Amino acid sequence: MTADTETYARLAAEHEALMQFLYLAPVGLVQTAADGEILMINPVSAQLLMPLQRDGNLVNLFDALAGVAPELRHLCAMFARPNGMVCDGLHIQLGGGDARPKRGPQVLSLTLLKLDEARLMAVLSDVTEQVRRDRQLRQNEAWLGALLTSITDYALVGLDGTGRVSAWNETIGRVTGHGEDVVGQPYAVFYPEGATTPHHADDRLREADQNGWSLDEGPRVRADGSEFWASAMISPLPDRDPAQAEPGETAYCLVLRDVSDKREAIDARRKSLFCDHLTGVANRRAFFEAAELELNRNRRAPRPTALVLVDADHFKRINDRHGHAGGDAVLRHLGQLLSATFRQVDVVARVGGEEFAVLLPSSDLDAAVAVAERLRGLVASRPVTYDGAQIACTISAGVAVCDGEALGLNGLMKRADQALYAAKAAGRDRVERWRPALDGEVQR
Ligand SMILES: Nc1nc2c(ncn2[C@@H]2O[C@H](COP(=O)(O)OP(=O)(O)OP(=O)(O)O)[C@@H](O)[C@H]2O)c(=O)[nH]1
Repeated sequence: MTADTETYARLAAEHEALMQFLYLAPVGLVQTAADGEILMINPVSAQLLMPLQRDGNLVNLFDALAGVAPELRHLCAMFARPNGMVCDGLHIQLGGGDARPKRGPQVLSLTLLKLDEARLMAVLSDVTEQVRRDRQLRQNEAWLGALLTSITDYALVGLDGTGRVSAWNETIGRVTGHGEDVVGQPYAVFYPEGATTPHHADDRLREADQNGWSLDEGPRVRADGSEFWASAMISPLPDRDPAQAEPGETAYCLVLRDVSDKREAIDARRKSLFCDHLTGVANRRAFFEAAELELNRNRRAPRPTALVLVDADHFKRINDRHGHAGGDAVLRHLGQLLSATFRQVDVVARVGGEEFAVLLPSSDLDAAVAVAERLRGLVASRPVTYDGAQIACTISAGVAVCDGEALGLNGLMKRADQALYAAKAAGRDRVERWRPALDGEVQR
């Protein structure tokens, strides 16, 4: 054997061993070209990705994941370095949780490496169980934080059985600036306008009844109107039955902590997990988690919850005319208009390439249609300026409501989608509400 044939045989054996390793690796591995075209895929990846591709034809990784990780193509396009990590452990939520009520929705973790200008390597794994445990851990961490807090940065507020402040003390004054006049007011007085609804406030009390405590985090407002970022824990007093408490008699304890200084760290972590990279609104995972939670609450205390699905019209034409970057500018613009139009308590998310979803708690069909209509008008009247050009854009929207029915998130999504389809079919730049006649119509 010559030295050359020996080297060749050794390289061939190494290559074979590497292929064997890729093939048998316990995680999903996909090698693609720069445009996402699949060059090599191992069985674990095929198993994870196949359900996403309706025709079972796995040709392009970006296309296969377009419906659930629309930002991927953009992330790669933005990655300027010749090689390196494009994203590390990006969580991709598949569908809602309805189909798997006990286990929750399936979540994949994706790490994408740029090997060189022509090749990418994706590492995929199923992290559903880990995500469920993380969520539990986050709650526990926040709870411990509330217990271990220093003694000067919290307000200790007594609430009666209906959630009204039952007495004033110094800690309330120190953290919120409220005086005795706060007594008798619903605890929503500590929330900025639009950050809660009476139903939500009530839910927190019911959650505390059931679990022994209820914790959330978000903006709060002081008596002078200034806002701060707070962690708030409500727990029922141990020997008191809130339903039997007299009005004004303390039945719950609310611990309100000013955590404004930690907000940056909290925000950064949340952003990396729950934010759509391109538009800054919530991503699919955040949307489905929040929607599941809201519809579960809805089951316990029925009230209307509306869903608006928004889709940019003829978006392909915008891309064709102004390039992908022009299309991205339009998507960012839409994200801003959506965030500015809906309430803080509404969940605005990008759930597909040019598709957004908004969940409106405690909102009936008419109210949701009115806001969607306002958004439609705004978008139509405000073209995007990009690279010296004005890009006109319109949207279509479908609106549905879950009001005391056992619809589930998938059922609600389906109805909103049928209404959106009707809006597209009726000529676009329209808002359509779901009606029974649309049932059975094709879903897009
Ligand atoms: N710029 C940009 N385009 C995207 C992104 N995600 C998906 N798209 C594009 O969005 C377009 C969606 O096109 P279609 O689903 O055919 O729909 P449409 O052209 O908007 O037409 P209608 O929805 O029927 O009004 C495709 O061309 C996708 O490539 C993205 O993140 N950025």
